[in-house]
Amino acid sequence: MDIVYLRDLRIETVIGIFDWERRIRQVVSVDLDMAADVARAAASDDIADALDYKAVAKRIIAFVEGSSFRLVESLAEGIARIVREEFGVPWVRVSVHKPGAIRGARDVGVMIERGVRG
Ligand SMILES: Nc1nc2c(c(=O)[nH]1)N=C([C@H](O)[C@@H](O)CO)CN2
Repeated sequence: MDIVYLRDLRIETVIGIFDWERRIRQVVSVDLDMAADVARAAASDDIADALDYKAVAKRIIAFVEGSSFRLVESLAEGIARIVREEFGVPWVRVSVHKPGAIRGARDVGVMIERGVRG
């Protein structure tokens, strides 16, 4: 199976377990790896045959901007569900990064895989 991917999609949202985090918006960064058979799109050279990463990005931005989860785990699960159910992706890896959340670390977050890669 081939992969269509997105890297470092930065989105502002309410995220975090602490009271101060419920009152502000923070930047999260999302990476997606989506299983897709790209052979048909490659042969036709037509976006209609492709998993449109711009359409995916637009939907994920809307979802994340409108969400207010406490845990990055919950946010990642919601993103995985949308990618699979709305875009027909059989397998997805979702990483949600929360840059600067921990002093001394560039980045913390979670990576989940859902579905069957094939
Ligand atoms: N496994 C997780 N651990 C922590 C999370 C999280 O979402 N998942 N969140 C926090 C805080 O919100 C942190 O990001 C801010 O200090 C701590 N641990």
